[in-house]
Amino acid sequence: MPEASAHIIEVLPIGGPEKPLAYAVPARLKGCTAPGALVRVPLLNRSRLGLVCEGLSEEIDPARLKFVHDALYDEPVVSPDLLKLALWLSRYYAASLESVLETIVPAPVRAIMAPRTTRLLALAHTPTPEEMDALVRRAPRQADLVRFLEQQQGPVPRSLLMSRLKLSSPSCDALVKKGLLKEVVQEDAREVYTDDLGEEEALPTKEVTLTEEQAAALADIELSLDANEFRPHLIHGVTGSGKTEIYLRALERVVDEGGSVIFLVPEVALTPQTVGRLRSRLSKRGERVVVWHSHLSAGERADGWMAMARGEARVVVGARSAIFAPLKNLKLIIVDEEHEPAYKQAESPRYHGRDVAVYRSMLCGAVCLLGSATPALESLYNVETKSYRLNRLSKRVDDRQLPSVHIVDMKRERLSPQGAATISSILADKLLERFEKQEQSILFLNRRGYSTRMICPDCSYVAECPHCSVTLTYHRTDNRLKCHICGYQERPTKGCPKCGSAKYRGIGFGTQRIEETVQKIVPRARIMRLDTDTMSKKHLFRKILSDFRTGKLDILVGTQMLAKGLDFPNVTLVGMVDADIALHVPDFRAAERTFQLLVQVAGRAGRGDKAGEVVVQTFMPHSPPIQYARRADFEGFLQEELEQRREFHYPPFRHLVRHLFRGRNPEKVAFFAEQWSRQLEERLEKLGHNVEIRGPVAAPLEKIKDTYRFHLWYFVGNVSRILPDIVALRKDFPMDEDVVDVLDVDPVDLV
Ligand SMILES: Nc1ncnc2c1ncn2[C@@H]1O[C@H](COP(=O)(O)OP(=O)(O)OP(=O)(O)O)[C@@H](O)[C@H]1O
Ligand SMILES: [Zn+2]
Ligand SMILES: [Zn+2]
Repeated sequence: MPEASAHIIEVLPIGGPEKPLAYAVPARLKGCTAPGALVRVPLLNRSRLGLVCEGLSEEIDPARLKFVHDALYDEPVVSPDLLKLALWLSRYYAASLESVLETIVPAPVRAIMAPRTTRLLALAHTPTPEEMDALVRRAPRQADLVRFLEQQQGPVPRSLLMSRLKLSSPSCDALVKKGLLKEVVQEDAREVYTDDLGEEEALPTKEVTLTEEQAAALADIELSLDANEFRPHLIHGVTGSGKTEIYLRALERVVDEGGSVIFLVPEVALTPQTVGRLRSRLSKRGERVVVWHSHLSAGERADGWMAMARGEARVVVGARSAIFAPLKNLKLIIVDEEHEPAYKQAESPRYHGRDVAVYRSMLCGAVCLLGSATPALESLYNVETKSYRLNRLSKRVDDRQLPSVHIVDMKRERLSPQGAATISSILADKLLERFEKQEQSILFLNRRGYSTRMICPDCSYVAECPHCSVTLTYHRTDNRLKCHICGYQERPTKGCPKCGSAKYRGIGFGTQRIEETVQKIVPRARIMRLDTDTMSKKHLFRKILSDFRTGKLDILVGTQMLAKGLDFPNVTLVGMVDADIALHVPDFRAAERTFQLLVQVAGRAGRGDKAGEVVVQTFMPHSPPIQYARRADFEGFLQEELEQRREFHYPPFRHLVRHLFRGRNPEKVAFFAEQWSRQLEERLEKLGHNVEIRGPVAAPLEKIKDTYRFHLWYFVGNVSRILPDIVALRKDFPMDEDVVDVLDVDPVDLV
């Protein structure tokens, strides 16, 4: 029984009742239970993980308290700002505190209870030239390993070596037997190595002199850094204006002054160049960069995280979840390509990485840099309403010109001798011309596969997914019809499955078909396709990019993932094969996305000494986003689009909350959505809340994997003021157990 003088703490159990509970600390754990520490506590006859939080809310009788079982680490690992961030996140995004804490403290960190042992390998001695020769001849992979270890400072975990260098366990053993390597077994090997094994291309960094605009932006950012307080900056700079250079300079300065930095990119695998530049700058300073992405092993994840929590690493670069990095003395958060929808998490907690970045900067008093050539309307609006500082870069570095843009009206092209052309004659001519001049081209099409659908002209049968409300896409490479939503596949039948007609065929085109067509136009060109079908092979993806960079390829055909921040100086032609795809998506951001995509895609051309050209194929040449993008008229687009949004109460003027109901029985789902919406409307009115409710209606993607989906939209002025009431009402609403509902605040996925 704890004594009255016993040390008492408050613990937030993960997966518990979502409020802090008091526990007594046994003498042996004193000093390990400061706020932010991870502990195990008894709760409902189970031992649960919990987070120690600050302060006691009420008077507690120590005699009734249970003891903390154990502490996971001997120091607090979750900083006070992260704890506050967790509470805010859970409230703002209507997510359980459990899911938030599980996001903030990654699984391998939560799991460590005992010191782990790790097997490491190190060179036993420096190999003699004879030994190396013999190895190179008989076992070239083993020779690679020896060379690799020669470049490392010390022992490296065996598992890591095997995965990075593609070695089997017997080949490691063989080297140990030969006496070339020695094995070291280490308890708690965290300190022994950095994961800086140079996976990204090491990019030579040339010293550059900042342009006038870059210098002015950096000076402004430095003022904010000097002020040492929360200040968001929006860096709106045209493609190739040198935004990354500004991020890196600000980052170097903060690191030199002992602060830490989070650098967010939409996806690490797609931004090897940025990561490479960052690494080569910081390794000169002997700084460790933690690279945070989804392919990390549990060990790497725990190591990187603990290095940050202990203050051994001060810089992290990563995708959205890196925003929860447990860095100390956080002074700067950078969000590159801040308009990217990839920053929004699709599962609970459904947070937006950029918005969390701004909030965390506020909690830490840090400077926040949001950068883009095509900022989100929300961010531009915040410049006016929340006084973000705006730094404009209107020119490309080295006085390079922005590319010239040709719009091709595909309605006319259809009549050309080429028939139902996928590639217009203008684009075909330009592709040939580039090939002859030994310059490179990129073609974008945001649709993978070969043809988009199989139809029968006789009975109008269309091949659809049996589980989803979408048509199947034909993939020629493996002769399959595939569902891009659920992955269902089938072999196409010869004739129409309904009437047997032999005219059953594929129409429309995806990246596979474009690749084939372009090969016919430029037969001698070396062409590669880059889309999620090739992406699944990670090394192939890297190889294609590096082959393209070194000139081993002439033309790349890819989906829009290619558009993210790639910098290839020899690319002088970019083609948008079908600019209309994003326009047809049922999304109030359709125009914004189309505009952003066109500008970003065009931005890949003419980044070297030679001028660039862009060809945009469209059936809607006069639609505003296409016209504004052609003239690179950002202001014009912004004004027109904002007017529309204001009129229809869309963001940035209101926040949207999407309330999705789903279940196997469509009538039931619709019924409960209807019931709920009636009740909600009535109650919100009584509470005096001003919320506009639209729906329920069937979602544009009505069926996914045999599940039917209906949704409601709430148009909300202030999320934090209204959402808690909606969540509370929802708790009291008797829902059928076959129906699941999901609240998504500030959604980016509307289908
Ligand atoms: N002041 C400078 N002088 C010369 N070259 C520069 C300068 N600043 C940046 N560069 C180079 O110009 C290229 C484009 O710069 P950077 O990638 O930073 O642009 P960006 O604005 O981030 O581009 P995007 O938004 O299109 O990805 C890079 O190769 C970079 O090394
Ligand atoms: Zn038919
Ligand atoms: Zn499907």
